[in-house]
Amino acid sequence: MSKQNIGGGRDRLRIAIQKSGRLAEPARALLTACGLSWRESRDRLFCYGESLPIDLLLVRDDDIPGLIRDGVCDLGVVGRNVLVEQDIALTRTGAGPAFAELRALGFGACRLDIAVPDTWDWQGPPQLAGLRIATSYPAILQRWLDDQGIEAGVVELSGSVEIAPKLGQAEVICDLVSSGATLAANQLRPATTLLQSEAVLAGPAHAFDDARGALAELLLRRLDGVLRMRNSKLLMFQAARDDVPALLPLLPDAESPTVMRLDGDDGLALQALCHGAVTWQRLEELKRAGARGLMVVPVEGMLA
Ligand SMILES: Nc1ncnc2c1ncn2[C@@H]1O[C@H](COP(=O)(O)OP(=O)(O)OP(=O)(O)O)[C@@H](O)[C@H]1O
Ligand SMILES: O=P(O)(O)OC[C@H]1O[C@H](OP(=O)(O)OP(=O)(O)O)[C@H](O)[C@@H]1O
Ligand SMILES: [Mg+2]
Repeated sequence: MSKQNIGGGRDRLRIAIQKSGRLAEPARALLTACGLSWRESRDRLFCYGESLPIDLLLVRDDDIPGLIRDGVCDLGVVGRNVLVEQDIALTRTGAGPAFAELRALGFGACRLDIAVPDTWDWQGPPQLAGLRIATSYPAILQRWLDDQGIEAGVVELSGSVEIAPKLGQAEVICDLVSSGATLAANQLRPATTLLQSEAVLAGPAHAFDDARGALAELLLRRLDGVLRMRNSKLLMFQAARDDVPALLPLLPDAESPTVMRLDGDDGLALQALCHGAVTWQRLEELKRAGARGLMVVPVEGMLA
């Protein structure tokens, strides 16, 4: 695909996302939350940016790092597992870094684990010496084995890795794990983690030197705002004046709370934007410390 035949010149930004699969919908929803919209039909592979000159290319996730490296796309939403795998493989060929993780996006969380038969007594990585390990991530696995100083066989499979021990292709596996249900269904259990993964925004290793630079910066600023808001909650409650010194240390992740005097009452009303998890346990601690009428409110937007 030539750089020119889709989307025109380099004053438009082009983002690759998964066409279908786990990351497709959340990636599109995140970019929509950043104010992007497209003229599109779902089955097409290219969506023309309408609200901003930022276009979408819908592709297989494995192709995204290569599209960025070749300059066909400027940015991409892809699992860290795919990005790191291709980065290691490329670096091995002697090429410099071709792409970079610009932001972690908070969805598509999974881990790349070594898993062993559930009857095994796992005693640590040295136990893998001389065994065969089936995986779709040979570069990450080999790097980890080298770091550990372990010599083991790497059997590369493109999918259904969990079945490899049953088929006699390998003794253990190295694959993505989320709930662990697939491992359990195949009488395997997680032994050790090689990589914690989630969807990331990938971009080139070097900054853009044309109009795309300003567009990428604008998008990253909006993205940071959306990601920050997604984890934020407005916490509102009332308390007696004397209880406030004990309550404030329970809000370490809050931006300086607003404290208001209640009309005709000696009490105070407090509101705090919290950037950490507002759990039941936390609410109960606040209540014990004197908070009344606790209310947790989702935040839809904020302009500092
Ligand atoms: N069980 C899981 N739970 C959460 N995230 C996962 C899980 N499995 C994979 N992922 C993440 O989602 C990404 C995409 O997974 P998916 O199964 O849709 O990929 P795929 O089958 O390779 O798709 P494509 O057709 O685009 O090649 C993975 O690279 C990984 O980052
Ligand atoms: O720990 P779990 O929650 O069971 O998830 C792990 C499974 O999910 C992924 O496969 P997926 O379901 O995407 O199928 P695929 O391998 O055919 O892509 C991954 O390759 C594991 O097999
Ligand atoms: Mg794929």
